Amino acid sequence: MQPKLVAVLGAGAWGSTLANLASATGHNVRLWSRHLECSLAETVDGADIIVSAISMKGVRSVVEQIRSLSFAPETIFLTATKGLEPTTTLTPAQIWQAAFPDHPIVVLCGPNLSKEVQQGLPAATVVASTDITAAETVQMVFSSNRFRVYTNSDPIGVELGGTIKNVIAIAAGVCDGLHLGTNAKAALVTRGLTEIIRIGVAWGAKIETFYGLSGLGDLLATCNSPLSRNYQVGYQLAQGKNLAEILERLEGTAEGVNTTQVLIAKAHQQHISVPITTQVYRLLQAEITPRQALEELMLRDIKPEYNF
Ligand SMILES: NC(=O)C1=CN([C@@H]2O[C@H](COP(=O)(O)OP(=O)(O)OC[C@H]3O[C@@H](n4cnc5c(N)ncnc54)[C@H](O)[C@@H]3O)[C@@H](O)[C@H]2O)C=CC1
Ligand SMILES: O=C(CO)COP(=O)(O)O
Repeated sequence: MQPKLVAVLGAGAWGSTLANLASATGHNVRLWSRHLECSLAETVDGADIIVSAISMKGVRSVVEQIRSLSFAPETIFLTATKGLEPTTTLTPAQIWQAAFPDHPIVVLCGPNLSKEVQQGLPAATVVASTDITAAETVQMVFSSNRFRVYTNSDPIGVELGGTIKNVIAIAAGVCDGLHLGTNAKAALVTRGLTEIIRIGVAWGAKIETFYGLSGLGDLLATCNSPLSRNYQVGYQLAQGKNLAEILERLEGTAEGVNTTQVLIAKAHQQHISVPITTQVYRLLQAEITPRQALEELMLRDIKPEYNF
């Protein structure tokens, strides 16, 4: 494959890591951050692949800044953000697709704690698009003997798996912070997956996608690692710290905090049952303590085990 020109927008933990991965496989990489001198227009000029690793709160403004520029029709937009836009409830890929309707949009999601990937530890991920040729191009650019990239044709499923698991990761942090044990954690993660599937399928994703790397895979990584910022938020809430204090000291972005709010609003509108997300929401709002959240989950009506 000829070296591609890859423009990475967002030089935070994940953008820098993705830039290093593409550079390590021999591609030409430009990295943009709003804090650096380089202009956004110059960064994306002539790029074959434009990678967005901007946190959710900045996606719309970056899209608006580049939507009037002209791009070759084959330019691929790759989004790696895991979040939902509060005002519209759109996913990042849906925002990029609406701005660039004639371009291939690819989603990258998986169990990819950036610190481990930066250290060169082995990892795998998924690139998903309705344009499978574009997904295969991205696969070629990022694949290496340390980073195994799979393609998938269900972008909404891949994106929602990576996004909604952040809410369950907060709950998992609470579970560990309260020292509730391995049985409790297994129950939480399993019922968390059921909740992710229930929401995801209602929003148009394929059920089987959630059993893959971007669903179960990312859920296991973030619910079990202190490297996960979302897990850290939950863990520290369980230790009695308040949310503002936690977020002020947190290194990077915990998207699950915003995602919880958006999910609650949308799930209520659509009458989707989201018991774990509801308790995470009430905890983040400081309406209940971690122990009360646990009680609420344990004392729900008993029922058959529906797995979606
Ligand atoms: N760090 C990780 O392990 C992984 C993170 N992600 C996702 O990638 C996204 C970014 O995460 P991190 O790099 O960890 O966060 P970060 O906080 O380290 O970096 C966020 C980046 O977004 C930029 N940004 C924020 N608001 C902006 C605005 N209004 N305009 C322009 N740029 C803006 C920041 O300047 C920074 O470059 C998140 O959605 C996260 O869920 C996905 C996989 C792994
Ligand atoms: O999404 C991630 C790993 O796949 C990173 O998780 P956090 O955003 O919780 O750190």
